[in-house]
Amino acid sequence: MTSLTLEPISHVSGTIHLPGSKSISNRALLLAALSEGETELSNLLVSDDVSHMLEALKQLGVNYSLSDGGTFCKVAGRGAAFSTDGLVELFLGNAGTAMRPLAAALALSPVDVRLTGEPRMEERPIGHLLDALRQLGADVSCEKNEGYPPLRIQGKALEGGRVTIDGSVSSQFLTAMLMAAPLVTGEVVIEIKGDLVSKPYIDITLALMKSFGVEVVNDHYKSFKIPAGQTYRSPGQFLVEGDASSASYFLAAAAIRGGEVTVTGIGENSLQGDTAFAQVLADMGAQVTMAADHIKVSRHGRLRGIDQDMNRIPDAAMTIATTALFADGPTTIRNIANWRVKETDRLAAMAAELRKVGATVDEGEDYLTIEPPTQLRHAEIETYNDHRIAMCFSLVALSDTPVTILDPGCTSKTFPTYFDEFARISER
Ligand SMILES: O=C(O)C1=C[C@@H](OP(=O)(O)O)[C@@H](O)[C@H](O)C1
Ligand SMILES: C=C(OP(=O)(O)O)C(=O)O
Repeated sequence: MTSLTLEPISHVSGTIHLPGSKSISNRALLLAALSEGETELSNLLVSDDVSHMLEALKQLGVNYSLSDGGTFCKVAGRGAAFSTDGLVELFLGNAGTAMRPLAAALALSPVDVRLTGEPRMEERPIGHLLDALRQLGADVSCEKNEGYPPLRIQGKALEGGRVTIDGSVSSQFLTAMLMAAPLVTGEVVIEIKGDLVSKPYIDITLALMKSFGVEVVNDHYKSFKIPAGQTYRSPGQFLVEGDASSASYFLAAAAIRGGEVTVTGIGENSLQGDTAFAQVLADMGAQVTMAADHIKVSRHGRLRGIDQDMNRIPDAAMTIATTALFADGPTTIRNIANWRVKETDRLAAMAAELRKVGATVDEGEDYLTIEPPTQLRHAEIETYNDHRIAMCFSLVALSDTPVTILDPGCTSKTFPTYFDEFARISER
């Protein structure tokens, strides 16, 4: 296995132009494919998760042209549901933002498909989404274990109606139902059962649907109505904003080391909930400036530990877990039970790796408390094929201790050039 040792970094400063958001890239590609008209997408993310969506759309007969660098894509919208001629197999890696939305859109299209993924994808639940699709009359079956991929979908046009969906494990199931709803002939009403997790991602979904011409009536995140007779329409051009989760590592570096770091491509009006990460750094004692097109972080005093519910920022919250190594006092990250069903069991994995560098960690069912050590230890960080573990543990080098990241290439899921960009703001 390859590894990367980061030597101690004494200073950080600079500006990072963020790659496009994963969440927005994959939503925009799917909606552009379903739309009437041609869409020009710019600042598209170039990463494994987006490649899986692009490849799947190609196999479904969607015509598009991608620029050499892969950040610009012209999509010829179908103006209709998908269709296939015989069985088509789509491999979706470990991309939740491809598997869940495509499963729903294909279940409501006249297709015969198999959706497969990496071994970890077969352990990531999708049952709540399948329950909701089956209430509409969809024909979706699990080939190995009930409630998990791989899936066989014999899709068909459906009428719509009222469905209940459990929102307590992943918001991506609701996102998938919302985005697929305009494919049915009648009205769809989706009622939420259980506490809806990762809520800000639903705002991204609703904003994207609106950009592509579909209105949703949101009754306080308890029920959503998608009135009948709406079709997706291309906005013509669509700019993907920078990835706010990817921004978290650079902003945290400035908070830890005290140099000034700016990220561009996101700002105070961004669609992504993960921009709230900057506020968490401010709560820990960092100085944060939010402008329309950038976020800037520096620090003058010391960082202090915090105790917060981070359900709204599940991805960026992992960056707080390693930032906590540099704060005075313990930090508790609460309401993150669904970390266990992501790229790996992130609660167990983060606890294990934080202990290796010397922290005292209490791993609860749905929380993590991190007490920083007086002296960090050099450790080999196991990354469990989880891009965010690799990225958030790079921050350990912002000390007098090196850190070794095993399998650093796993950042390709969302940020293939992460370590090059991190080196650009680092001075030794
Ligand atoms: O809708 C999205 O784009 C995402 C939703 C979140 O997942 P959950 O809703 O499963 O928490 C997040 O962790 C994931 O990286 C992207
Ligand atoms: C949870 C994540 O990914 P996915 O979209 O596959 O759920 C993530 O990127 O942290």
